[in-house]
Amino acid sequence: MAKITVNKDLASERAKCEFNVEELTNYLDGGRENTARRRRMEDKVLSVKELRDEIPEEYLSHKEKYENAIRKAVLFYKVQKSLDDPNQSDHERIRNSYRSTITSAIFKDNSPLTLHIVMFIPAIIGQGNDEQREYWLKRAKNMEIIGTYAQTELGHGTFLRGLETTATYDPATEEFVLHSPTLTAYKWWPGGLAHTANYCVVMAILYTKSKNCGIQPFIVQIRDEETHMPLPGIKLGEIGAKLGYNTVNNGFLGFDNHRIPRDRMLMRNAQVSKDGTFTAGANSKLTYGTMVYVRVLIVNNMANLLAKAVTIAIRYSAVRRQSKLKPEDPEPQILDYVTQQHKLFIGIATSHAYSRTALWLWDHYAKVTSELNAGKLDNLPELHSLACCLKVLSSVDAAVFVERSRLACGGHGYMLSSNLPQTYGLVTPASTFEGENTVLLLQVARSLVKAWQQMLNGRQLAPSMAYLADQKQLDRWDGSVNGIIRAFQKVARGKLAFSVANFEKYQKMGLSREDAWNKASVQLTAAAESHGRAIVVQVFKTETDRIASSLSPPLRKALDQLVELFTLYWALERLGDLLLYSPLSEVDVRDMQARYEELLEKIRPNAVGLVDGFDIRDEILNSALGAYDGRVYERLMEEALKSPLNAEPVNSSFHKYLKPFMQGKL
Ligand SMILES: CCCCCCCCCCCCCCCCCCC/C=C/C(=O)SCCNC(=O)CCNC(=O)[C@H](O)C(C)(C)COP(=O)(O)OP(=O)(O)OC[C@H]1O[C@@H](n2cnc3c(N)ncnc32)[C@H](O)[C@@H]1OP(=O)(O)O
Ligand SMILES: Cc1cc2nc3c(=O)[nH]c(=O)nc-3n(C[C@H](O)[C@H](O)[C@H](O)COP(=O)(O)OP(=O)(O)OC[C@H]3O[C@@H](n4cnc5c(N)ncnc54)[C@H](O)[C@@H]3O)c2cc1C
Repeated sequence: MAKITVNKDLASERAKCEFNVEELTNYLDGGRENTARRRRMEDKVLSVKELRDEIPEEYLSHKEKYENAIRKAVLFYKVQKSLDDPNQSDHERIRNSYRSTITSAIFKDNSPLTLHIVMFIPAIIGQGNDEQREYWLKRAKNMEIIGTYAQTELGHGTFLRGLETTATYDPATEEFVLHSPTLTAYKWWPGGLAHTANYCVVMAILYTKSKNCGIQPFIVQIRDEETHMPLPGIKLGEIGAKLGYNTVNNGFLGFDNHRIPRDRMLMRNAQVSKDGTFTAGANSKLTYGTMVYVRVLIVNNMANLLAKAVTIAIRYSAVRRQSKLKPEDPEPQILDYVTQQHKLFIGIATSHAYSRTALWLWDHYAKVTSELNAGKLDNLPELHSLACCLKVLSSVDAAVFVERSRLACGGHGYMLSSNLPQTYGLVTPASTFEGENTVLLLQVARSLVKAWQQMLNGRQLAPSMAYLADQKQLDRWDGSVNGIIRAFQKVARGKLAFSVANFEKYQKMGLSREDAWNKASVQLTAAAESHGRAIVVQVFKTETDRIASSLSPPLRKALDQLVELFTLYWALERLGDLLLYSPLSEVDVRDMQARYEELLEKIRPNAVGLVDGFDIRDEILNSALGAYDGRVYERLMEEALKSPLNAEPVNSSFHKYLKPFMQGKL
C-alpha cells in the first residue's frame, strides 16, 4: 500500500491524543468484531470501482444524476446482498448496521431505493397479515418488485385524517377503487415514486358500505412489471429539483378510479371481508406504525450525519491556520480559538449522545413491537411519544451543528467539494419528513398533559415520564452531571405545569378546548422540548456509564468529558429555564461557564483523536477538507480542476457574448 503523507499539524494532533483511537472506534461499534465486520464490508463495497463516480455528481444534469444513481443503486444492492448474513433476524440486521455509513460513499444525495428498504418493506411487515407478508415480502426482499410509501398528498402531509385519496370497496367485484378526486389529493413526495418504484403502499381513506373507515394501507401496482409503463388510471411523475435528496426520485401519483383486488388492502390490523364488512383493528393508530419505525431510525441517521460533518470540520480546523493569537507567534491552527472549539466540540458530543440514545430507543422499540405482536398495547403511547420527541431533537440538533460545522470552515465550507452543503441537505429535511417537528412536539405535549392528569389522579406514569411525579423542589444547585439532569427534569416539569395551568386558564376564560390548546401551544411545545432534553442527557449519561465501565481510564475520561460538555452546553443554553425552575444562582452560572471553558481546554488535545475514532473513511466523507491526510489545499485545487469550465482556457461565450458586448457590438 502506498504510504500517505499526512499534513504535519494533523500528525502532531494525532500524536497528542491521550487515548487509544482504535479502542474508541471499537466502543462506538459495540466491540472489536463489529469494527472488523464493518470495515470488511466497506472494503468490499469500495473495491467495486464501478460504484465510484468518474465525474463529480454536481456536474451532471438532473436526469444524469438520477440515471447514475440508479446504476449504482442496483450494483450496490447486489454487493450488499452478497455480504448479507442470512442467519440474522431483521432486528439484528438493523441493529448491527447502526454504524454503517457506506451508503454515503456511493450516493452524496441519497439513494432512489431508500424508501423501498426503509418504508415499503417495513410497511408490509408491520401492516400485512401473515399471508400478505409471505407473498409480498419475498418479492420485495428479492427486489422482484420495488416499492415506496405513498402517504403525503399535495394538499395534506401532517393531517392524515384529512387525506383525500379514497379507496372505495365494491363488493360486486371484490375490488377497491382508488381515486384522487382533486389536484390536492395527488400523492406528493414519496421517494422513488417518480420513475423507480413499480409498487407502493398507498395510505387512503377507506369507504365501505358508504362509511368512512379511516386511513388504511393498500399495496398498489403502479407500473407494468415488464414495460415499466404507468398502469391505466395512474398518473405519475417527478416533483422536481429540491434543496437536497435530488437522487431520491421523489414523485407524484394520481388515481383515476383505479381498481385493485380486495386482498391488496394490508390487513394485519383492520380487515374488509368479501361482503364489505369492516373490522377495526385493536387500535387505529397501529396503522401509523411504519412512521414510528422510521422516526426511530432517524435518530441514528442524524448521529451518523453529524459525525461526518464534525469530522470534516475538526480535521480542517487542525490544518487551517488564520490570524494571530499573539503578535509574535505564527498564525495558529484555527482549532486553537476557543470560539472554534465551542462551535465544534458540542457536535462531537451530540453525535455520541444521539448514537447512544438511538440504540437505547431501538431496543425499546423492539421490546414494544414484540408486545404489540402479542396483542399488548399498553406501551404504544409512550413509544409514540418517545419516537416523536427524539426524532425532533436529533433532527434539530443535527441540522444546527452540521450547519455550524460548515460555517466553521469559512469560505471553503461553502464548496460542494467540502461535502458540507450536501450533508446539510441530508439532515435538514428530517425536521419535516416523518412528521413535521412542531407537529410532533405537539404530540409529545399531548402525551405529557395526559400524564400530568394521570399523576394528579395518583396513577403510575410511563417510565420516561415518571420524573414528573417527583414534587420535591431542588433545595440547592448541584452542578454535577447527575445534578444537572435532575435540574433539567425540574425545568420540564415546571414548564409543563405552567403550560397546563395556562391551557386551563384559557378554557376558564371561555375559549374552547381546541382554541385554548392552540393559544397555549408555544408553551406546550417548549415543555415537550425540555422533556426531550431531559431524556437525552439522562440516556446519554446512563448508557455511557453502563457501556463504558470496562474501558481504559484515558478513554473513559474522554467520554466522561463529552457527557459533561454536552450537559453543561445545554445548561448554559437554557439558563433562563434553569433560573426559573431550579435554585441556580449567579455564582453557579459563573462556575458552570468556567467549567465549560475548562472542558474545552481538556478536550482540545483529543479533538482529532475523537473524530478519527468515528472511523469514517475518506470515500465516505467525500470531502476535500476532511480527508485523513489533511491535504486540504491540494484537494481543493484537484476538485476545482474537475470543473467542466476548466476543460478549455477560453469559453465559447466569450466570442458569442462578452467580446461583442465589451466592444459595443451587442
Ligand atoms: C439504532 C438502530 C438504527 C439502525 C439503523 C440502521 C440503518 C438503516 C438505514 C436508515 C436510514 C434512516 C432514515 C433516513 C431516510 C428517511 C427517509 C424518509 C422519507 C420520508 C418519509 C415520510 O415522510 S412518510 C410520511 C410521514 N408523515 C407523517 O409523519 C405525518 C405526520 N402526521 C401524523 O403522524 C398524524 O397525523 C398526527 C400524529 C400528527 C395526528 O394524527 P391524528 O389526527 O390521527 O391523531 P390525533 O392527534 O387526533 O391523536 C389521536 C391519538 O393517537 C395517538 N397517536 C398519533 N400517532 C400515533 C402513533 N404513530 N402511534 C401511536 N399513537 C399515535 C395520539 O397520541 C393520540 O392519543 P391520545 O391518547 O388520544 O392522546
Ligand atoms: C425530503 C422529503 C422526503 C419525503 N418523503 C416522503 C415519502 O417518502 N412519503 C411520504 O408520504 N411523504 C414524504 N414526505 C412528506 C413529509 O412527510 C411531509 O412533508 C411532512 O409530513 C410535513 O407535512 P407538510 O409538508 O404537509 O407540512 P404542513 O403540515 O403543511 O406544515 C407546514 C407548517 O404548518 C404547521 N402545522 C401543520 N399542522 C399543524 C398543527 N396541527 N399545529 C401547529 N402547526 C401545524 C407546521 O408546523 C409547519 O410549520 C417527504 C418530505 C420531504 C421534505
